[in-house]
Amino acid sequence: MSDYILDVTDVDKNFGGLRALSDINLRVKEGTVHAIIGPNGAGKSTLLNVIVGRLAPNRGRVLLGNEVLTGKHPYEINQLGVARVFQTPEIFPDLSLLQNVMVPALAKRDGEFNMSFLKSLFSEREIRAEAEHMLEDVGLIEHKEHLAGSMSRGDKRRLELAMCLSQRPKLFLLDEPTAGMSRHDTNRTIDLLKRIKERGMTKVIIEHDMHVVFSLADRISVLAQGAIIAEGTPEEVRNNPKVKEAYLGGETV
Ligand SMILES: Nc1ncnc2c1ncn2[C@@H]1O[C@H](COP(=O)(O)OP(=O)(O)OP(=O)(O)O)[C@@H](O)[C@H]1O
Repeated sequence: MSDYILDVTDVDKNFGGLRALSDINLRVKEGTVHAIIGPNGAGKSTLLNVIVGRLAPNRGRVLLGNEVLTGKHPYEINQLGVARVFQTPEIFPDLSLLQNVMVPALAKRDGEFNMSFLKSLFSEREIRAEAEHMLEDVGLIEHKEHLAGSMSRGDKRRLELAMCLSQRPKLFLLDEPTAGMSRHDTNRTIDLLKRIKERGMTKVIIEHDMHVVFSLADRISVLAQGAIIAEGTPEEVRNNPKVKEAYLGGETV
């Protein structure tokens, strides 16, 4: 087996006459953090949507380890170990924080085990203890009985992180995890993501905030107009003239 957990090969995605992704090749090593950056409209979210099965590519293939993801439904890809946090947190506003974190773990248990005697091995009590552990990890344990809908935007995003972590994904995809956060909340989230990194969880992160990217990423791919124009370590990317050009008039790298 290759040491790449994610392997995207020759992917194209068209929306009518618009080619949103063109000949994308992306390999991510197990245990690393890989950032995807690029100007607005470059195709970053489209690429993530292709990986998680929300969009079917017109050409190309996506592998998770040796498993082909292309053609599978989003829930099947999730069951195989791919979790994702969205730009707008997808939480259950009318449930408590604790219940929110328990839902994906219960769904995973019920998806994996069809025999009731095995189900009982993974009791609700264990799932609750694990959920409390996750809430502690993201700094929300003291709010565990609060309704998720009543929390601040930054807290909702941390809650969504806890929901994804409770699934123990092989691959964790983060679409602008600090968007709309204050600098204080952004720094707390960076610390949290660094702690997750220490556990060896592979992450692909889309981010506009270069402070976040350079704090976390082992490697960076740069997308511009649907194509990868550069790939390398943060230092290599920072010094790449093509990258500077793609960002001209926009944010500086
Ligand atoms: N469902 C869709 N239908 C038609 N065009 C789309 C669709 N989704 C995205 N596009 C177009 O595809 C291109 C890439 O969009 P995408 O959202 O992937 O870019 P992005 O890099 O994530 O941008 P941003 O940083 O602004 O979120 C854009 O031109 C966008 O308008």
